[in-house]
Amino acid sequence: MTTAAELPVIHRGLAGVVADTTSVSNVVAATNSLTYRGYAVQDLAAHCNFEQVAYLLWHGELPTPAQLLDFTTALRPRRVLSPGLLEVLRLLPTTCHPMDTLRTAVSFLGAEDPDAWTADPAANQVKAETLLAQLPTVVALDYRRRRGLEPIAPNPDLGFVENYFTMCFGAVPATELVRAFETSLILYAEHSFNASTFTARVVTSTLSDLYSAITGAIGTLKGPLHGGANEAVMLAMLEIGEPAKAADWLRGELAAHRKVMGFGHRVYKNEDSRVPTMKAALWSAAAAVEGGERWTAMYTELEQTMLAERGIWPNLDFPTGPAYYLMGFDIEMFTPMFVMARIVGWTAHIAEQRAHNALIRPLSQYEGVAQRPVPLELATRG
Ligand SMILES: CC(=O)SCCNC(=O)CCNC(=O)[C@H](O)C(C)(C)COP(=O)(O)OP(=O)(O)OC[C@H]1O[C@@H](n2cnc3c(N)ncnc32)[C@H](O)[C@@H]1OP(=O)(O)O
Ligand SMILES: O=C([O-])CC(=O)C(=O)O
Repeated sequence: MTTAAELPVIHRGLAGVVADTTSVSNVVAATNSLTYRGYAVQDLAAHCNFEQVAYLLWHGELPTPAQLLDFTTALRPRRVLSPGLLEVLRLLPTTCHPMDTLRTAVSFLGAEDPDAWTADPAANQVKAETLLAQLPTVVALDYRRRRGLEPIAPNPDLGFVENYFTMCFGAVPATELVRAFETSLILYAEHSFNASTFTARVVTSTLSDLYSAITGAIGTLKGPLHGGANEAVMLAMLEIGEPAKAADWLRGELAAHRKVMGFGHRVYKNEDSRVPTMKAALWSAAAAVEGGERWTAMYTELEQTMLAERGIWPNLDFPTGPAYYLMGFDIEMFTPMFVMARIVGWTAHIAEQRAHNALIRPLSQYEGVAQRPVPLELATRG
C-alpha cells in the first residue's frame, strides 16, 4: 500500500512546472518583464513593426533593412487564398464562431498541402510564413461574408496592418488606431509556454504536422480563460453600459463567485508586462474616436475596483478588448485577431520543439476504484 509520504506531488494545471527550455521569449513574473529573443517587448512595440517582430521571433535576430525587404516581398503576395479554401469558407455556416472558421481553414490548408508532413525546417518555415500571410485574409473575408459583403482582395503593396484594415473595411483608419492595432499584434505575438503554445508543442512532440499543431492551438486559444477573454471583456463592458455602473457590477460578479474576464494571470501575479503599453495604445485610440472616453473611464473603474477588492491586475486581454471595439471590429473577431499575431509564436515554438524533441507525456495519480473483475452476469464473451 502507498503511504501518504510516497504519494507524488501533483501540479494541477502544471502550475509552477518548468516543462522544457526555450530561447524564443522570457516571461519574468518577479520583474513583470517579457523579452522576445532578448529584446524587451516595450522596446519592440515602440520601434518596430509587426513584420520585423515576426522575423525576429522566427530567426532570432532583427532583420537588416535588406532582409526585411526580402522578407516582406516574399510574404505579401502569398496573402491570396486558394480556390479550394474559398469554397470551404463559402460552405461554412455564418452562425459558427470565427474561431471555428479559422480552425477549419488551417485544417483544410493542411489537407490541401501534399507536403504537410514534412520534417524539413525550411519547408515548415515557408508554411509558417504562408499562415501569417493568409490568416488575416481568412478573418477579413469571414467578417465580410457574415455581413453579406463581397470580399476585398489583399493588396501586396500594403503593410500587414494597413492591408488587414483595408480587407475588412476598404480603408485604413486614423493613425492612432493603426498604431494601436500594430502594438496589439506585437504584444500578442508570443508568450512562452501558455496553454495554446503548449498545445502546439504537445502535438508537435508526437512528430505530427504543423497544421495539426496549429489547429489544436486555435482550439485552445478560443477558451475564455485564454484568448477568448478579449471578447468576454468587451461583452461585459457593453453589458455594464456606463462607467458609473462598473464598480457595482464588478462587486456583484465577485459576490456571485464569478471570474471577471481580462483579470488575473497564471504567471504574472502583479502587473502583466504588456498591459501598460497596450493601455497607452487604448488611451490614444480612444482619444481619436468620438465617445472613446466612455471605455477608458470604464476601464479605470473596473481596474481600480478589482485592485481594491481582490488585488488582481488586468491581463493583456483587458485593454485589447475595448481597443479592438474602438477600431470598429465585431467582437467575435477579437480572438481570431489574437491568432493572426500568435501564429508567429506558435510556429517558432513548433520549430524549437522539433529541433529538440521529447514526447510530452506526463504522469497521473490514479484515484478511481480499485482493480476488480468483470461480473460474470455482464460478460458477453469468454
Ligand atoms: C492572453 C491570456 O490568455 S491572459 C488570461 C486571459 N484569461 C482571463 O482573463 C480569464 C479570467 N482569469 C482567470 O480565470 C485566471 O486569472 C487565470 C485562468 C487567467 C489564471 O488563473 P490561475 O493561475 O489558475 O489562478 P486561479 O484561477 O486559481 O486564481 C487564483 C485565485 O484568484 C481568483 N481569480 C483569479 N482570476 C480571477 C478573475 N479574473 N476574477 C475573479 N477572481 C479571480 C480565483 O478565483 C482564485 O481565488 P481563490 O484562491 O479564492 O479560489
Ligand atoms: O501566458 C499565458 O498563460 C497567457 C497569456 O498571457 C498569453 O498567452 O499571452
